[in-house]
Amino acid sequence: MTTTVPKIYAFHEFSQVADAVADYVVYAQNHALLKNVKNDRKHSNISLHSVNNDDDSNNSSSTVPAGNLNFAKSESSQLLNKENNNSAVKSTKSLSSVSGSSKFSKAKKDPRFKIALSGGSLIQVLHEGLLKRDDVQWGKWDIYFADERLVPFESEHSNYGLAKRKIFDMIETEKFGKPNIYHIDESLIDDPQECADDYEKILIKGFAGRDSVKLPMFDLFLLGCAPDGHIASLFPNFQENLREKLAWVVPVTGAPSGPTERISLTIPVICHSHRLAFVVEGATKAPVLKTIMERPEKGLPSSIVNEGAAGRVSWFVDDDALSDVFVTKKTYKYRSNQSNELGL
Ligand SMILES: O=C1O[C@H](COP(=O)(O)O)[C@@H](O)[C@H](O)[C@H]1O
Repeated sequence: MTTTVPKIYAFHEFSQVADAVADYVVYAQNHALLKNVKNDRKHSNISLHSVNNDDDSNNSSSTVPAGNLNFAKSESSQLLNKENNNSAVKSTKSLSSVSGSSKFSKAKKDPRFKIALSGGSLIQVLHEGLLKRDDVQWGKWDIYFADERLVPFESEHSNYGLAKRKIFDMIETEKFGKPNIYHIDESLIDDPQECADDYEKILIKGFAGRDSVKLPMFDLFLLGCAPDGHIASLFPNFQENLREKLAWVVPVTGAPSGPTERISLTIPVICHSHRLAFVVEGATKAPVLKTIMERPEKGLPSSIVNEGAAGRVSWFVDDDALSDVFVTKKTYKYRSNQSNELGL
C-alpha cells in the first residue's frame, strides 16, 4: 500500500467541527445540484464548461473564473433558482411525476443530492451543524445509510432511529421540503443476509439510470470511525467484508462492539463516492487515529478508504482526537458561499 495523505481539518472544539462539516455538506449539496444543471445544459448544446467544478480547491477565484461569473449567474442561477423555488413547496414525489422525455430533462426538473450517512456520533454533529442553516435544500436530498445495526428503529442503537429523532423529525419541511430517506426494512432485522440483499435492491433502484449501475456514486459519503477502527459496520478483523468486491451491501454477524448483527455498504461503494468525509472527535479516538495516519500499512478500514478514494477524502477532527498524532493539519476555509456565488 502506498501512503496517501488525506486532507485533515483540525478544530479546537466540537461546535467548530459541527459548523465546518455542515458547511462542507452544503457545499457538496450545491455542487451536486449544479452538476445536474450542467448535464442538462450540455445536452441542450449550451456549454457550461467555463464553470470550474473542481471544488476541492480552497481558492474561490479558481472555482469560478472571473470572466465567466456573469454567465454562470445569468444562466445556471436562473435555472436553479427556479428549481429551488419549486422545492420549497413541492415534495419530491410531485416533482418526479412531472413528465420528461429524457433522463436529462428529468435531471433538470428533479436534481437530487445523494448522500450516505453513518450513525453514531456523526448524527449529533449534523444535528448541531445543519439544522440551524437556511441553505440546506432538504427537499432535494436522497438520504441512504452507510450501515445499520439490526435492531428495532425505536432502539437507541438504531442508526436510522437516531437520525430520525435527532435530524429528520426536526426539519422544517414546509420551508425546506422533505428528504427522501432510504432505510432498511425493519421487518428483516432477524435475517442479516436478507436485510442486506433487500437494502442493495433499494440502492440499485435509487441509482440505476444515474451514473454507472456498476457501482452507485454518492455525491457525499459521511463516515465516522470508532475507537476499534470500524467504519460504517466494516470491522478491522473482518477481512472477508473488507475484501468484498461485488456486493454493494454485506451482512455482518458477530460484530465485536455494539449490536452484533448489522449490514454495511462495502468498500467499493464507499470509495466510488464523489466526496468522502470522516468526522471524528474525542480523546478516545486518538490511538486509532495515530495508527490510521501514521501506519497506513496496517490496513485499517479508514486507511483502505484513504487510499482507495485518494484525493477525495477529507477528515474533520477535533484536537483531542489528534493528540499525539503526527500529521499535517489544514485550516478549513468556509466554502458553501462559493456556490452561492453561482446563484445556487
Ligand atoms: O457502530 C457504528 O460506529 C461507527 C462509529 O461511531 P462513532 O459513534 O464512534 O462515531 C459509526 O460510524 C457507524 O455508523 C455505527 O454503526
